[in-house]
Amino acid sequence: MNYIKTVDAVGHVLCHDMTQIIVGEYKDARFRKGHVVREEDIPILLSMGKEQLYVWEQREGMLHENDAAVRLATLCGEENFLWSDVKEGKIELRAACDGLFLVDSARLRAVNNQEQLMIATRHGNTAVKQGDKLAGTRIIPLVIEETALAEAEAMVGTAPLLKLCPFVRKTAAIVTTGGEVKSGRIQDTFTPVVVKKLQAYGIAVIAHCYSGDGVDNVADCIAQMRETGADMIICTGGMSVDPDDNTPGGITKSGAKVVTYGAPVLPGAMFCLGYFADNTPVMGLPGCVMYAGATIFDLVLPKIAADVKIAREDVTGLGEGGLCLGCDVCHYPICPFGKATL
Ligand SMILES: Nc1nc2c(c(=O)[nH]1)N[C@H]1C(S)=C(S)[C@@H](COP(=O)(O)OP(=O)(O)OC[C@H]3O[C@@H](n4cnc5c(N)ncnc54)[C@H](O)[C@@H]3O)O[C@H]1N2
Ligand code: MOO
Repeated sequence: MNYIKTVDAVGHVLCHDMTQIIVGEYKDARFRKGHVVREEDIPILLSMGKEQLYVWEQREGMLHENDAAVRLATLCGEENFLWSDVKEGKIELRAACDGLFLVDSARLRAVNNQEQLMIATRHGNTAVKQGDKLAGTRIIPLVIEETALAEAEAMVGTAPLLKLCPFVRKTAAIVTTGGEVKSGRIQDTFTPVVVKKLQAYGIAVIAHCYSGDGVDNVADCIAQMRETGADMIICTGGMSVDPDDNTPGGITKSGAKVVTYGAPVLPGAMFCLGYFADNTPVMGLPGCVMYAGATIFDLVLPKIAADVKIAREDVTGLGEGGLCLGCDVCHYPICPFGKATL
């Protein structure tokens, strides 16, 4: 920090806010910390009684906070993000479309482990709407060695730290299992719940069948639903331990490669997920999805809709935070449920 004559300050960076008070007219910071002094500012600063100023020395190899913020935002990414203007050394990123927000947690940690700079984001693996705030970034001092940014850039490489994948899977077919539902002895109250959850992602149900019980019946119905060309297949019920719970067997028999049967999530422990060779996902939803507020289905659906393939580790990593606290009023997704840091 240097203490220099105001008349020599053009091009230097102010170290603190400069408050101007004109009684009855004006009281605010006339110049903010970080402002780069311009020729036309000099008479104003002098009129405020500032004949000398504390400024950062502008040296070769140093970056102003506004320039550094642009470099950090570039590390976050540009595609599908809206950048704010740089304001007081900060840039905010918002969603340019609805989609699944993804964070490369390991590389974000590595960047934030560098001193004097930061990038903060909302949780990754979450569904966001166009215009939602996603990330903010700034450096800690007013100016920073350019080499610190260069190091962060080298660490990140060419792939951005953040991604926003639009929802592209838009149609679904439902297989409702259970002889009692097929016969009409029990009214189907599961399908309306699933339809509503799908609607939130712009997914339309284009076909629906009642399989009854039995592995072969479930597998046949899945095959029939495959022929509709639906972007995903969803089976409901028949996921637990009763002898007539045949949905996981039906999914396997239908030719899908099963990623998992079982998930460390409550509600939703009996969830099943598989993919066909053409990457069409097929899910088995346990009974809890019909009556619980938020379940495993809410955690996986954004990824399914965005066509981001789910691996077994993605599911097994959900254990920490995978316990719904069952609040009197459900505030999901504004709650810790499913906020694993993978
Ligand atoms: N002994 C055990 N019982 C249960 C276990 C367990 O591990 N051991 N797991 C529990 C958990 S966790 C869940 S979740 C449910 C899983 O249920 P299922 O997916 O197997 O559901 P079903 O047995 O097919 O049905 C349960 C209940 O819901 C009715 N049902 C099913 N589909 C519909 C529908 N489309 N519309 C209306 N009602 C429906 C069905 O008739 C049954 O009454 O299992 C726990 N039990
Ligand atoms: O464990 Mo079940 O699949 O939650 O309610």
